[in-house]
Amino acid sequence: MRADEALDKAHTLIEALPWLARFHGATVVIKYGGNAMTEEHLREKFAEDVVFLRYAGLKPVIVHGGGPQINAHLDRLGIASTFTAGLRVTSPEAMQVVRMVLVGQVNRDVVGLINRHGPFAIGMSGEDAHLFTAVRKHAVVDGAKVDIGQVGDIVKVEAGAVRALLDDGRIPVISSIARSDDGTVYNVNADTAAAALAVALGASKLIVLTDVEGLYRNWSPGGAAAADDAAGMNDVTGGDNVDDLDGTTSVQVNEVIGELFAAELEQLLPSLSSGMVPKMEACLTAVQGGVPQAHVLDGRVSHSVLLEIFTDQGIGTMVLPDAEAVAVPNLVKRGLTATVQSNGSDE
Ligand SMILES: Nc1ncnc2c1ncn2[C@@H]1O[C@H](COP(=O)(O)OP(=O)(O)O)[C@@H](O)[C@H]1O
Ligand SMILES: CC(=O)N[C@@H](CCC(=O)OP(=O)(O)O)C(=O)O
Repeated sequence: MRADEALDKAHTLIEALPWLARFHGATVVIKYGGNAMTEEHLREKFAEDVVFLRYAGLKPVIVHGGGPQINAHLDRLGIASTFTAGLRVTSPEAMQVVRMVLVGQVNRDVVGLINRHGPFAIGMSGEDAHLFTAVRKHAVVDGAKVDIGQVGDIVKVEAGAVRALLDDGRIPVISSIARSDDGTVYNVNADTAAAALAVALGASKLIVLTDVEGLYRNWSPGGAAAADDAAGMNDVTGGDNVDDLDGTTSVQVNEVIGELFAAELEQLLPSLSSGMVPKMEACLTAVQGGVPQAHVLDGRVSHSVLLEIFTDQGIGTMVLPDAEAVAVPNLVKRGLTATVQSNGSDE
């Protein structure tokens, strides 16, 4: 019995071999979303994954979000906050809170989490050593430019300080705050910041951790909640119950898109809503900027980062450059698409 268990473990390790060989020495930028960091046991698993990558010879870089944490603080202070096209409309007053929460609270928490395992993580704001230079960004709604306050678009990345930390065996943990040439401080969406950094570092992967399985083909809030419910992930009910021909009832939920190419994503982008807009734009920017793969993964799944990098199946949604459509390398994984039924079984 003990020998069988040991053999299972050996098989698991051997399955990781081609991926270990492929990604040894590779830089992997991981966007750790605010929604993915709410539960303590998942936070611990995330830190273990990151430190595992480091010991396995990869170079992880963390860009963290903190949207829900910023919301909580703004609420406490009675400062109203709205989103346009997935971006927080940021008044000067809100900007101070965004900076304080991201740099002073969330960054410290993530650094502390990783450093339980050793002296690896070093926190940085995008302002430090001119890492991110931004200009004021406008959102586009129905074709019209809309002012969204102190929100920035990154126009320059000076990644020297991050490279120096990586060369020293450290794990940089970065807040998505940027400065402009005139010293104004800007709020940058963390997905966007992660993509810009992945391109500047010539990363081998961008991984975006969030609170859904991946990109749903026909997303609606009820449908996503129903998928999670059927999979036993939360207590939310919803979705459309449909009577099948055989008399059983199935929940029609959205399909997770396992894999898509940049050109397909470009076509999909105008139909996407809320938080998925900056996320999928980030994946597109990354692959168009030379990053070979960008992934959106479910941060509520234990060890999702390890499952994606070191198993043959991969999980979530993977975006590939268009060049890959012509020459898909042998090691590219086929993502899973799941149709979840009301009895909870996956097809
Ligand atoms: N097509 C889609 N597929 C999956 N989720 C979507 C889609 N469109 C919008 N969403 C929403 O985007 C959310 C993720 O964005 P966001 O809340 O900003 O996450 P994070 O804090 O991880 O950055 C999901 O929880 C879901 O509500
Ligand atoms: C401009 C903009 O929207 N900035 C984000 C920055 C934090 C972030 O992106 O956090 P998540 O990844 O957890 O969503 C915000 O203010 O919420």
